[in-house]
Amino acid sequence: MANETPQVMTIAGTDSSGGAGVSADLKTFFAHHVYGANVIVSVTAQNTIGVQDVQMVTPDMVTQQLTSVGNDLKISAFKTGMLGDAVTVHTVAAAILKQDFGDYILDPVMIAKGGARLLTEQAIDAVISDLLPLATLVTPNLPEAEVLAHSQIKTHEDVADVAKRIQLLGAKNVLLKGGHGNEKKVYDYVLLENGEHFWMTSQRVDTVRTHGTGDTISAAITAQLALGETLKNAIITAKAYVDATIRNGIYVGHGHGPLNHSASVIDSNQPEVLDDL
Ligand SMILES: Nc1ncnc2c1ncn2[C@@H]1O[C@H](COP(=O)(O)OP(=O)(O)OP(=O)(O)O)[C@@H](O)[C@H]1O
Ligand SMILES: Cc1ncc(CO)c(N)n1
Repeated sequence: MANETPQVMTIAGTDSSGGAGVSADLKTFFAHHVYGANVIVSVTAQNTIGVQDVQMVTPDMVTQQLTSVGNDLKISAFKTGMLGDAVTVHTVAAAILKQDFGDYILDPVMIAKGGARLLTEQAIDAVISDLLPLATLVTPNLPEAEVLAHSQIKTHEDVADVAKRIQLLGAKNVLLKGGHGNEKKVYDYVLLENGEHFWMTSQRVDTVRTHGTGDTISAAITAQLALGETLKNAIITAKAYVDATIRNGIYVGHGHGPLNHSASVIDSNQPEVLDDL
């Protein structure tokens, strides 16, 4: 088919308040002018204050959704977000091994901003064994990176060291997100397959309205890859987009409010990109 529209997919959970999970992914895909498919693995009763309930979708239904998408759409990049439990991780891994969905961005979602667990303890090993080796890029935040690497992060050197350890677990490329830091700037670190590494820094926006930042940056990278960007450019442009969605904040809910996904991708500030700090 000539000039087929770039098509991407998210495999994740829903957020009833519309700010995180599949909602954040689809809004991000839309903002990047790519077509987004969604495979739902869990339904959460959630708002900006916290997660009130979770219901997992059956493994058969997860497999069926992936087969339905694979049999019809031409997905060139996809991401996984909240996967919930080990059975779901195994199910997703088996399905994505069987079908070619292109570049895979693994967002190892573990805990929601309000503190609720979104991945069981047992599922962490399954993510490492089944999914990390399949991923083009893994995008842990600081606490997730500590869990994956079994190592604490206190300094910028620790960040680089932990990223290397995660790469040694089988991940080709690593984006270690710095949103959970406490400095005046946010520092995200990238380690690429060929050994190239760099920092992306931007001013930390003083706001609690950061629900779904991680989902948004991984979805934006997925979209940029489907649009033909190199991985490095996709990561830098995605960082600029998430920054714009935070800076141009909207006022919704009483807790960790959602982002402004209609913020312009083009007008966004580029992060400072540095080889070393
Ligand atoms: N207050 C902030 N100001 C500016 N940038 C931020 C802020 N918080 C997060 N970011 C950026 O947002 C992106 C996501 O980082 P973060 O570490 O918050 O991910 P996350 O914890 O996975 O998010 P979530 O769990 O809410 O989806 C990173 O690029 C980070 O630099
Ligand atoms: C469903 C879902 N996925 C991911 C996150 C993390 O932002 C969340 N809070 N909820």
